[in-house]
Amino acid sequence: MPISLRQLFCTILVHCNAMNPKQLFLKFEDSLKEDFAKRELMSDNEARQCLLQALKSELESMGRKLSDFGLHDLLHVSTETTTVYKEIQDEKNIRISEIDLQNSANLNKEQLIAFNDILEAVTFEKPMSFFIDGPGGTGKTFLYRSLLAVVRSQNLIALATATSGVAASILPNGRTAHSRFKIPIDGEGRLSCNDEASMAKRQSIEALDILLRDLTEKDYLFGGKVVVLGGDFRQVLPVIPKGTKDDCIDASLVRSSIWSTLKKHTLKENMRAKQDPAFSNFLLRIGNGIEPQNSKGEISIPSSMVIQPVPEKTPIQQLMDFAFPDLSRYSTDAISMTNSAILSPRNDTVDEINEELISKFPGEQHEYLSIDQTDNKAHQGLYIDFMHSVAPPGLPPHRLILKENCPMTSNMKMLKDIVPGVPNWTAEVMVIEKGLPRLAKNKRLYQKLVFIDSEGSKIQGTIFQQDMRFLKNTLKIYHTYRISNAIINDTPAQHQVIDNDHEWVLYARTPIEEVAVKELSITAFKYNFVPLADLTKYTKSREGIDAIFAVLKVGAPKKTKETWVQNILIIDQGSNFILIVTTTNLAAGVKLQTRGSTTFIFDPVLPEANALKTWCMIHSAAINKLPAIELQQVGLIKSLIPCRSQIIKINRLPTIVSTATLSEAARGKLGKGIEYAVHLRAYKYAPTDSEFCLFSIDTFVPVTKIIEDTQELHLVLQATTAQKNHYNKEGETKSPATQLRASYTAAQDAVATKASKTAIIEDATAPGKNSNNHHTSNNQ
Ligand SMILES: Nc1ncnc2c1ncn2[C@@H]1O[C@H](COP(=O)(O)OP(=O)(O)OP(=O)(O)O)[C@@H](O)[C@H]1O
Repeated sequence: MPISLRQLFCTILVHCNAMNPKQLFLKFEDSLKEDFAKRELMSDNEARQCLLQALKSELESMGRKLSDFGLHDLLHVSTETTTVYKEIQDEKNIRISEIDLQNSANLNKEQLIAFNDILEAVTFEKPMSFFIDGPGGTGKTFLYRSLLAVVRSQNLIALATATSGVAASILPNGRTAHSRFKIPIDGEGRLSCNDEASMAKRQSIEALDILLRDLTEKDYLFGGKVVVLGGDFRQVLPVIPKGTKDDCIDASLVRSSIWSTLKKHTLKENMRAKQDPAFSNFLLRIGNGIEPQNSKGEISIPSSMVIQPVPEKTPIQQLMDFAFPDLSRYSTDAISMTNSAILSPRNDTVDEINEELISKFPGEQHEYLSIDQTDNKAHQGLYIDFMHSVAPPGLPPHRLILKENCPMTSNMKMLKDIVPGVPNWTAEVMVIEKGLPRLAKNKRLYQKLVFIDSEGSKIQGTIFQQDMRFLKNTLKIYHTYRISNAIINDTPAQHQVIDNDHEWVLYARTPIEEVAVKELSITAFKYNFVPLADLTKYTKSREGIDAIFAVLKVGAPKKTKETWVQNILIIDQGSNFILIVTTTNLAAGVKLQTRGSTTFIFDPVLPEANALKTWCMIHSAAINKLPAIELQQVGLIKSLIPCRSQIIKINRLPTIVSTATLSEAARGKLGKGIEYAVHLRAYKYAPTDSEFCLFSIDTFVPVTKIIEDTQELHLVLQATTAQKNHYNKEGETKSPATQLRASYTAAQDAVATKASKTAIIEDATAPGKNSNNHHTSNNQ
């Protein structure tokens, strides 16, 4: 409906001479962008930008522009430019496989001729496109991989695409053509390798040609870009549902006008079947249609490739005996079983063979039956048999038979191998970040998570409002889960928390199963602990950091116009009450910015935290005497806290530290270790039973000196002006002086209670103070 409305709106603009197009736009904007506004996580402004982009395209198709109707000033071109830039940047950031690069030196003669020809076209920007023809196993993919690696190593953009998700997953950073060509292709995009083009409908390749001509504004084939199409017409032609053989041939690339303009390279040497030339030649003859046929169009399979029938066994039984002569051996050596396989063109034959093999496999049989239910209980009897017979991809059959050590097809995938659009996968991942629920601009709650697999690849996940309740106790931080077939979406740039274009959307119905393994079993997960003093080095980093620090003092939570804020004084290398396990975006200066997925763990059970814990315990009396930090002024922060009752009292935390003892090493470290105190503004707290909490560090103050004895703790803070730029950038109203006022107030409190020998916290920028009095080191 909004699409039709947009068409109508543009028709009115173009043909009806509207008096005030902008007013008309504003009046009906909500209806025009209704579909965009409903999209997850889309803000009002983002929805408006999408709407304007849609109107722009529609108007352009009518030969008009947004500016003709005074609507252009509402469109923020910068967002678009950033996205384009990001896509290009992502392409340039693709890690090049060393092996692929080296393989360019291992190409066989035919591959080398094609490689040199294509590379020459790329290097000299010749408007040429190629087709690599070769039967299965002749090294087409090997050639594309080498080409992609070499072109990418020259810092040029080389796109890897394929017609199907499975084919795309074979190429490094491959995507389906459909998803790939949503991205803009600028002048730096030099090469595009498209695998399995023999399976693509010619219309889609023709559309690519038109698109590229249009984008580059050049009237060459594919706009002058070097496009390498490849495939094997002897394998699978485009699939036309219910189509005849002629329909399939007619839809294939050979029937396109493009075909004759492609430069062909043929690969003949079968690299896969080098050990068995008789078989590969036989395959080639069949593929080329030159194997002799009988009057019915049948070919004879050489007797050396056929198992001779014996009367007492069915052919399938014989085949099973041939492929798996000793099943009992495999129960102790599963690897050797995976070296043999029986292939069948039909799934029902596969099921039949599997059932037979499992029954023969030694060991006790375990049978599992699915429980299928209709939504409407009255229909249960009617559909139960039907539901038992359905075996959708990704779900086990109704009757699952298992035996110990009996191999099963696993759809377990590593994160890097999961391709959007290809279902039927399971990944074993650990939750390493889990943010608190946040409120999107469209007033919908969402929650961000980050998962890691055993290779260290990460993917972010989102749970939306309606599913949070169901998944509340399911996905716990540092627990490991098997997750299957989650919906994979492109992640809008503004919501990306890690370097991955995709994210999972997890629903209540997403299959998630906890794996009963020890915590942190995924060894690839490595903390990236960073001393607070080194935070500035990470200000532009997209990857996260982890930090361990102690909360020394927490101010009372205060309600501002928009949110709750609270000042917290922390130190690191001294003691620890809180571990931040966070991948934080560090903005200019030294502000830690939390994200939806930022996670804070209290009292972590980690060796790295032990020294800090013991120090806190020893000094807890002194820490407790630290003066209160009062909040003086807060900036504007969007409200994220649903209600006040959710605020946790952080200042109860010191009681957590109770049992550790102070080691000599820790004591020595602590003597000189304290370098920074950080004034945290925590703008949202978890409920008391929650395991995480989010903060934003506001002011970052070097501790120039620490004076400690059994009774006292003196922290001497030196103010820094490093925050100025950052605050201005954020559009907040604070000046550096006000940022530090919390510390200053604390200092004043300290002075007021000096007689009782509590801590001294001094602000060097405060009037009448001189930081050098206490200065022992300056870490800035
Ligand atoms: N020049 C080469 N040197 C060593 N190994 C090679 C070479 N070319 C290909 N191979 C190997 O031969 C096998 C088949 O190659 P590849 O998968 O690239 O063939 P293909 O033509 O893409 O096959 P298909 O059409 O079945 O997808 C692979 O294991 C590949 O690593």
